[in-house]
Amino acid sequence: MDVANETPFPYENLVVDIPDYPEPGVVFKDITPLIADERGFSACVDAMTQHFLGKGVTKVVGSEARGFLIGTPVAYRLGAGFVPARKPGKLPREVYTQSYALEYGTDELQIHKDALSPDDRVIIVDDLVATAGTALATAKLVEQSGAKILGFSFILELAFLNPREAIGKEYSQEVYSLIKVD
Ligand SMILES: O=P(O)(O)OC[C@H]1O[C@H](OP(=O)(O)OP(=O)(O)O)[C@H](O)[C@@H]1O
Ligand SMILES: Nc1ncnc2[nH]cnc12
Repeated sequence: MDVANETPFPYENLVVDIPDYPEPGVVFKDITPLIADERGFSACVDAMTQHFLGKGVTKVVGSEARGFLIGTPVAYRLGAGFVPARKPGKLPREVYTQSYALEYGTDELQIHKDALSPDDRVIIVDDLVATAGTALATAKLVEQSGAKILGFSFILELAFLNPREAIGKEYSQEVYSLIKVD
């Protein structure tokens, strides 16, 4: 399940470190310069997609909010649909709900119950994986709908927080990341 970028991603410098944000000791990885750069954004979407081309992906699931920014072009590129996993109270119809742990406290994500069917083959996409709490909550929502998870794809992986270990405890599917931060 271990899949990382085989070739260096030439736009790594467009992910900018913001020290001590949102709190002291945290380095925030700002992807907005990368997605604002026309060549960088397109190279990023192509690279994240390349790995799953031809694998029969029918739906991409991305979590609010940055997962929408990267998940929708990935879905378009794969010829798949996009399903948003949203914060509570945002989706208007019947939903599945999944709680997940944050560093302090808990949060929830929801998807529409009829957004996925057991015939769907899904990848879970986000800009960044840190503890993997968000990705695992999203995966649980996909499972509740009976759809099959083919893998996970991220721009950035904070490897020092061991997200692959966390995902690997529950899923054997491929985890792809474009940039690894040790
Ligand atoms: O692996 P984790 O520890 O769960 O962290 C990763 C998540 O954190 C960020 O989202 P955030 O919750 O900050 O929301 P945002 O997309 O609205 O900025 C990021 O976009 C991932 O979804
Ligand atoms: N260090 C970080 N930078 C940007 N987004 C994040 N989400 C969780 N941890 C993050």
